[in-house]
Amino acid sequence: MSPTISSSLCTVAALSGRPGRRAGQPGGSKRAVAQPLAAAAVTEAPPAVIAPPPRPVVGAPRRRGGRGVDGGADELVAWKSIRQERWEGALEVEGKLPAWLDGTYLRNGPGLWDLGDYGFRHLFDGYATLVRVSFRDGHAVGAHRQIESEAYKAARRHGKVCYREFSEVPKPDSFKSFVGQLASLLSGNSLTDNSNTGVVRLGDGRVLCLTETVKGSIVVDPDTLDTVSKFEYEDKLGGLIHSAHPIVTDTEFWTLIPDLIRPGYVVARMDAGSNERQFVGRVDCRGGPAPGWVHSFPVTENYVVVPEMPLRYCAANLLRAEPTPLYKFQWHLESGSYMHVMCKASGKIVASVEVPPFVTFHFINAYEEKDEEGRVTAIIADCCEHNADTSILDNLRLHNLRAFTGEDVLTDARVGRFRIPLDGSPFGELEAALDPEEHGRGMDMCSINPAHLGKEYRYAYACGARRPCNFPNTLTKIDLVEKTAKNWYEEGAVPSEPYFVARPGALEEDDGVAISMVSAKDGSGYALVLDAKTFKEIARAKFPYGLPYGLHCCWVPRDK
Ligand SMILES: CC1=C[C@H](O/C=C(C)\C=C\C2=C(C)CCCC2(C)C)OC1=O
Ligand SMILES: CC(/C=C/C=O)=C\C=C\O
Ligand SMILES: [Fe+2]
Repeated sequence: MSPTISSSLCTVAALSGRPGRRAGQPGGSKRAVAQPLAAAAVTEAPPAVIAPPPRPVVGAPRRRGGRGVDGGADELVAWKSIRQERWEGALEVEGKLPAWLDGTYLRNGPGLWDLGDYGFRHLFDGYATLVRVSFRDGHAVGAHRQIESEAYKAARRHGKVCYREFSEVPKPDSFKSFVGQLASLLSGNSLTDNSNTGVVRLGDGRVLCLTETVKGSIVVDPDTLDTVSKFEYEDKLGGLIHSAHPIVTDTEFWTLIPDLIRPGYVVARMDAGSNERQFVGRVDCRGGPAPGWVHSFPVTENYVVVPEMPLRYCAANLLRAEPTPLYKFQWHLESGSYMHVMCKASGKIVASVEVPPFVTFHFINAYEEKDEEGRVTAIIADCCEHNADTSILDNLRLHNLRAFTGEDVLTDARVGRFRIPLDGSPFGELEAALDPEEHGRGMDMCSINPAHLGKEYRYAYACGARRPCNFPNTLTKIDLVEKTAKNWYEEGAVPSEPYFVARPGALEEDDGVAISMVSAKDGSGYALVLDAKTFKEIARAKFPYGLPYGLHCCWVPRDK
């Protein structure tokens, strides 16, 4: 069996919706520090002071669909485009930052949703904005910068969308260019490299920004936020898309590569310091006609868990110029939902069970359940589960995010806990790990103490909800043993993923801080530092302007 997933045109079958043949079943920088600017300056009118000199703002973005095109101070800027390519400066700290907090918090996300007069439609379409907050000796320096992907540079050069984003498709100027576009879609050339989703620190110290496309893997400098280079995978595995969230440890990197031709997933691993993914094994889908979307997946110490959800990639939708209600996906309830478990060492599938339908972007963690003799009896895998309701994708349209009227429209979510038996039973379980009311029935953008990756754990940090709302608006610390949550809330604010950073030498799982970037109701923004134990604020480092919402984060300790 070839481990290679072609990244060129044999993918016609997959992309044109022709069902593929199904194989057998389961088987120290030099920057000047700028003075703080007036509130909301960088998200609003470009200010005069900036270091280093900016390049022109992309197409002088106007906020189509935003409230008050150029007004901004005094109102939330979470869903408004960043107006300046970069900024850096000392942040004013309120409270007391822990002296041990020594390193850089990085956050990636789509921060620019306008090109000239044209406004993007979906949160996930925006061009990537990296945010940095470096902590040392109780002080904080902040910065942001656009990632210089080919997609971003081309958009800036031509003033229009040039690559296929999550929901945006370049408009063909003529039939000829449409044909050309079709060909380049099939070869992957027209897919975006706008790495607006995750940011990870690899075991060898390189910092990588990621998205759903393989070509959207970009190395950045965590200090200057410079775009360093494309991350080239030096192997023959191919694949145009992968899980936007690899599992990264100090020694390795695990990824899933969906195979749209012969529906399935390739599981691959890469050693720290290498650019070569190695084929570990393959999971054939049990449902069809295409693999389920794998934005993320969990691992345990010995196993990789491969989810197959009924929200499946859809080749026909990929070809459409206008977004469909489910974008590049389709809901195939009839084809079932499955969880597969692969042994990391052998690549063999040790369980493949049918589970109740589910919709998730993010797995939280997984671990092995053992009996008294220490034998592994089941895999427990937790995720942020949107009650098997795909309307969460619609919730994240910018129009909806910008139009909060006080109505409670956010889809309910819970900590979905899968139990996957390893005794050959055909079914797995999926239940809420705690009463979702504990976190306001909002649940996404999670982190854990990384020392518990793949192991039993007690605490998860995430965004939750205080109803009514149209987007997760709290930070929540979930205690999976007590089945309770502690919540942080500030009226009108939009906090992003709370990222757990352990105190050096910590022995307890929640000894550390949770860091989040908050877009406040008055147009300002700050990095919030919560004591992870009490979930109370210890300090906030205030940006002199409000930043757009962002997605995922990582921590780069200073001495690494
Ligand atoms: C966040 C976030 C960003 C994001 O998606 C971005 C892209 C470019 C997705 C592209 C695609 C798919 C999701 C499906 C298959 C086709 C393709 C166009 C590559 O998703 C997020 O969650
Ligand atoms: C921001 C998000 C979901 C929020 C819903 O509650 C998902 C991001 C995916 O990467
Ligand atoms: Fe994500």
